[in-house]
Amino acid sequence: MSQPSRDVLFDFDDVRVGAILHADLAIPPGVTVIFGPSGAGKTTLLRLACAMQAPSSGTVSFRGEDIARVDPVLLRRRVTMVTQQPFLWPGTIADELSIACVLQGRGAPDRERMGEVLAVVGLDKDLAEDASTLSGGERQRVALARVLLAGPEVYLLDEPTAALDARGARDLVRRVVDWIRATGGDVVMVTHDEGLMEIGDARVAIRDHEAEVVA
Ligand SMILES: Nc1ncnc2c1ncn2[C@@H]1O[C@H](COP(=O)(O)OP(=O)(O)OP(=O)(O)O)[C@@H](O)[C@H]1O
Repeated sequence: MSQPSRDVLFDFDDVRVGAILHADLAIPPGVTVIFGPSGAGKTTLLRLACAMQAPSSGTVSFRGEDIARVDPVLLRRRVTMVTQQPFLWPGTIADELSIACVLQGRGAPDRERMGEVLAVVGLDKDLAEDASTLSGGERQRVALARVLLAGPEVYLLDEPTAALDARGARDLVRRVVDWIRATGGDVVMVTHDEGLMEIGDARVAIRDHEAEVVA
C-alpha cells in the first residue's frame, strides 16, 4: 500500500458497490460537496466513508488507514454522519444536545455552549422543550447542533437541509460549515442545491454510476 498522504482525507481505491457505484478517487481535507441525480449513490458514498456499508470490492481508507481494519465505534466518533432523517432520543432539546457529547466520551456541554450551537443552526427554542414535538426541519437543526457539539474530526452531512426551504437552508449550511472550518473539522456533504457548490473546496460528481472529482 502506498504511504498515507496528508493531502488525502478519504481514499476510495477502485471501490465498487454492486453495479450501482464505482469510486476511484481521493477526497481532500477541507470541505467537499458531492452532487449527482437522485439514486446516483451519494448517500452510499457517505455510508462507505464511515463503514456503515462495506464495498463489494476495493478499499476505503481514512487518513491512510483501511477503515475495514478500524473499530467501527471508534471510527464513527471520528467520522460522524448526519442522515437525512436523523434519530432523536426521547427527551428535551438539552438532553439531545448532551447525549452526543457523552457518547463521544466528553462531559455534557454547558448551557451557554448549547445556546451558541442553536444559534448557528437557527433554532429559536427553549432547551427545556420536548424534542419529540419538533417539526422535521427543527429535528434536522437539532441533529446538526448535536454533531457540532460532539465535534468529530469529519462531518458527513447527507442533504443537511432536505427538510428546509431553499433560502434559509443555504444560510444555515454556510453558518454550519463556517463553524466547522473554524474548529478545524473537515466536511463531506451531499447536496442537490447547486447554490451550495461554491462552498466546497472540492466537488465530487456521480454520473453514470461513476464518482469523480470535478473542478
Ligand atoms: N449494495 C448494494 N447493491 C445494490 N444496490 C444498492 C446497494 N447499496 C445501495 N444500493 C442502491 O443504490 C441506489 C443509490 O442509493 P443512494 O441513497 O446512495 O442514492 P442518492 O444519490 O443518495 O439518492 P437521493 O439523492 O435520492 O438521496 C439506491 O437505489 C440503493 O438502494
